[in-house]
Amino acid sequence: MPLPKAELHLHIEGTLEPELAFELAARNGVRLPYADTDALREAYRFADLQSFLNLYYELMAVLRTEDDFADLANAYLARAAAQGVRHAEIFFDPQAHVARGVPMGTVVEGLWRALGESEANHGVSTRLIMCFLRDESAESALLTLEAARPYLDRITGIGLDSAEVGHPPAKFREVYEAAAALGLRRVAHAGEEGPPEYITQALDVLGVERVDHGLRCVEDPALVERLVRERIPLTLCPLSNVRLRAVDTLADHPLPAMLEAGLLCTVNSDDPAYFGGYAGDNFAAVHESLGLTRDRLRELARNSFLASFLEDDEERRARYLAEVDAYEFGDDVS
Ligand SMILES: Nc1ncnc2[nH]cnc12
Ligand SMILES: [Zn+2]
Repeated sequence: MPLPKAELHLHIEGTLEPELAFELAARNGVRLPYADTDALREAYRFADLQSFLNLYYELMAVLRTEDDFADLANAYLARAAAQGVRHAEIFFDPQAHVARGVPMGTVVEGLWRALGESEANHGVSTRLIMCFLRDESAESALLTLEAARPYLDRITGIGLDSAEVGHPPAKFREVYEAAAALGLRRVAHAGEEGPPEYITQALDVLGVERVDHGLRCVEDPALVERLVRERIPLTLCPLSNVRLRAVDTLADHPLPAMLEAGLLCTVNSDDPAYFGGYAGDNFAAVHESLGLTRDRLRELARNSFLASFLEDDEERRARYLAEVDAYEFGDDVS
C-alpha cells in the first residue's frame, strides 16, 4: 500500500492519457493530427512551459460532452487512488473549453458526476478549483467568474495558470477580490518560470493562501524567510519541473534544500499524462534521485494534508494525518 497523500496541484486536462484522447476523438468525430498513441507520445518533448501548453490546449479538442469530462476525471481518480491519493484538489480551465463552444455547465456537471461519486468509487475526497488563464484578459477572468456563479456550491477556490512570464499576478487583482468576497479560496501559479516578485505579488495583491510551484523563491532569501514564517504552502511538481526544463535534471531540484530551510513543501503531479508520472511516481522519483529519506517523505505527505482546503472537515483531515503517522514503509516508497 502506498503512502497516503493529498494531491493539491493537478490540472484535470493534464490527465488526458493518449489512449483516452484517441477514444474520445473517435467518439466525438474529432481528427487528431497524430497517427496513433505512439506518435502522440513522441510529441511529449517540451522545451519550456509554452511548448507544453500548445499541445495541452490542442488535445482538449476531444473533450466535448459531460460524459467526456466525467470519464476524464474518473480515469484520473482511479489512477490517483492506486498511488495512495486520499484527497485531491483538482484544477480545471473553463476558458479553454468555453472558447471552443463547450459551455461552463457541461464542464462542471461532467466533472462533478465523477467527483460527487469519488469517495464511494475510489475512496478519494475531492475539491474543485477553477483556474483563470493568465494570458487571457482580466475582463475574461471576471466574465468567467460570473459564468461560474450557478456552480459555486461545487467550486472551493480559484487559481491562475497558463503562460506565466509577462502576465504578473497583479493583472488579476479585481477578480481575486471578487472571488474572496464570494467566499472562494485563493491559489495561483507563481515562480514556475516567472521571477520571485510574482510570488510576492500573488501573496500581497491576490491574497493567495497557497502558491502553486513557487520554485523560484529560492532565488530570494528574504522571500524564503517570509514563506517559512507565514507557513505558506508550496505545491511543487518535481517531474513537471524536469519536463518543462525549470531544472536540468531531477538531481538538481532544490526540494531538499527547501525542506531544510523549513518551507512547507508538498509534492504533486501537475499534468501527469504529459510529465511521466502521477503523485506516487513523483514521491518515488524524489526518493530515488534526491535521496529524500522516509521521514522526509512522511513530512511531505503530512504537509499535503495540512496545506489542503479541509477546514470544513477537520475530522477528516485528522483521520488522514493519523493514517500518515501510522504508515509503515515497505520497499515501496511511493
Ligand atoms: N505547469 C503549468 N503551468 C502553468 N499552467 C499550466 N496549465 C497546465 N499545467 C500548467
Ligand atoms: Zn500547474
